[in-house]
Amino acid sequence: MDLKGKVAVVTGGASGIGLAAARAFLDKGSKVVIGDYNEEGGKEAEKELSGYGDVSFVKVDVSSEQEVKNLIAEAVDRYGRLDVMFNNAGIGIQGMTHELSYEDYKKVININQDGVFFGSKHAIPEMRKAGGGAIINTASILGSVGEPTAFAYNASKGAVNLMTKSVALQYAEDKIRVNAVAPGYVESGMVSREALGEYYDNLVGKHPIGRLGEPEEIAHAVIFLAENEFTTGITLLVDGGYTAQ
Ligand SMILES: NC(=O)C1=CN([C@@H]2O[C@H](COP(=O)(O)OP(=O)(O)OC[C@H]3O[C@@H](n4cnc5c(N)ncnc54)[C@H](O)[C@@H]3O)[C@@H](O)[C@H]2O)C=CC1
Ligand SMILES: CC(=O)C(C)=O
Repeated sequence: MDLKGKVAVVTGGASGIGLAAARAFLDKGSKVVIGDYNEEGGKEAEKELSGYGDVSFVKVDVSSEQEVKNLIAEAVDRYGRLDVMFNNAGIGIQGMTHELSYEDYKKVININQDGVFFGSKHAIPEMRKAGGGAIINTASILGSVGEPTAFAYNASKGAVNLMTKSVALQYAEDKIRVNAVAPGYVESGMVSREALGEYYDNLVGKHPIGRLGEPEEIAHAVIFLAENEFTTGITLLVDGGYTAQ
């Protein structure tokens, strides 16, 4: 798919992987709507990226179906169509399972998993009208590899992998392709030396390539998944060799 002139919605676009992806879509000539629940960060991103193309910010909590529906309606109102939906917003809450509250468990599932459901559900009718499109979901290496203390996160990202395949199969004949990207650990709002202290070096050691990923490296894969018209139903690992071990 030629992304020039196309319309892409990027959730979690105020920071990290989403911000890099928004920039990458603008570089391809797409119009971009950033959805994020961080209003200040979203407005900053809109300002920062406005030099690269047509971009606007909409405040959204992806765990609310109504808000995701509004986000997509707003994008279509502004730009007339929807071609790419990048369901990327996500959070992690650490904790051993026997200590994890049901509230925290539900919060992770609501954002990381339900957010993908809502983003897909409400993007599909618009993509059908546009004659096709690409849905891309952010999964994780932790969708296929267990991590102690990441019970809810593991569950949500494992679900994203299979939701991706299910939706891909359902809408292939509508020319809607559905793929996921599964990053290894990537420098971002979630992962930084400041936030992780000594554990940061431990994480570096788990990536054979000898460093953590950069958000732009994940954005590059997202663009591939948006453009490549023979790719659907996959989870593309971009993980510095983490899962090869
Ligand atoms: N950084 C990493 O090492 C990895 C991250 N991921 C996934 O990548 C995605 C992006 O995360 P990063 O860029 O790393 O982190 P980040 O923290 O820099 O960005 C996440 C963005 O999502 C937004 N967000 C969170 N909850 C939201 C909600 N309910 N509604 C709307 N926006 C919300 C945040 O405000 C933030 O702007 C997430 O799905 C995360 O699980 C996956 C693998 C590795
Ligand atoms: C840190 C993180 O969010 C991963 C690896 O999914």
